[in-house]
Amino acid sequence: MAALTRLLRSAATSGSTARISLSTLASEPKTGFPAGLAARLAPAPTRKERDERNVQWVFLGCPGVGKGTYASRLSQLLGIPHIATGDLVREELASTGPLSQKLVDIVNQGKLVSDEIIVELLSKRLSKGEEKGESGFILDGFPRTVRQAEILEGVMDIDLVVNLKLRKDVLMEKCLGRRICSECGKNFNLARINVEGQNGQPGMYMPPLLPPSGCMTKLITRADDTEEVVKERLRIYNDMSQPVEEFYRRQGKLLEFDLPGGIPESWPKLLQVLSLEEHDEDKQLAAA
Ligand SMILES: Nc1ncnc2c1ncn2[C@@H]1O[C@H](COP(=O)(O)OP(=O)(O)O)[C@@H](O)[C@H]1O
Repeated sequence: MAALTRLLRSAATSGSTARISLSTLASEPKTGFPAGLAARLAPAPTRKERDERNVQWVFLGCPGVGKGTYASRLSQLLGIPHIATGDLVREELASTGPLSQKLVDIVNQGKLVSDEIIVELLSKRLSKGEEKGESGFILDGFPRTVRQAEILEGVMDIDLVVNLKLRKDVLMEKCLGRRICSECGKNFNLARINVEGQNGQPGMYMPPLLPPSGCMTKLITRADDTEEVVKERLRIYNDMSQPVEEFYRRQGKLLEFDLPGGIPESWPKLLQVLSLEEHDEDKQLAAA
């Protein structure tokens, strides 16, 4: 088992919040050295170590805000993996393993999966990536509790946390408009948001993100995208995940980004605040 996996798991069960870098993990002795102790002894990554690897970013935001859309576009642009814990949970649900039975009710009621289970799924995904030589990541949907943020802090250095924000009155519509192509797995959104400006408040227009004709007849809706479940997910976000914003705000890592509209309006502005430039070939890739 990869060193990183062991450390994440041991942190999840022991609550260790020590800091360790990926490069230190790679050189960690493989035997006879308790993982928790290794984490406590490891020095924080140096500036040089950080400069030598790809970015390690986190995307936060309410259900329906568009974390997946923007995280996925950025991951293509930067050539780093986009790791969404919601996708890992759905993969597990689609399997016939014993965990799938345990997860189905939790997810379909809009509740959070336990920190231990989610850390286990993330650890497995990260160690697969490590084996393939992946470097850097954009995490989407993790951490969602302060405990998860502390566990992550103990094993990895997060450079930047992007907090995507969208006016509350459109989040529900965005969630209810979500569709997935059952064949290619791509995400779309049928909602057309058109809020008129009122009392000095600007209006907002977000065009739908329509599928190509080949996907149109294969669209499915996530079982947890019903009005009742979305309400519960928004409530849980406020209770459990909003404190994570404060956790990173205190560290000076939080970048607040208010989405001004749909993708055509928001994407260039997001790139601008991240000081990123999009080349023509990346534009074509992101538009595909
Ligand atoms: N970090 C996490 N901690 C606990 N549960 C999670 C986490 N990430 C995903 N889940 C589970 O997977 C479900 C779907 O996650 P996701 O696709 O990220 O949803 P959303 O659209 O609400 O952001 C969540 O409602 C939750 O049950």
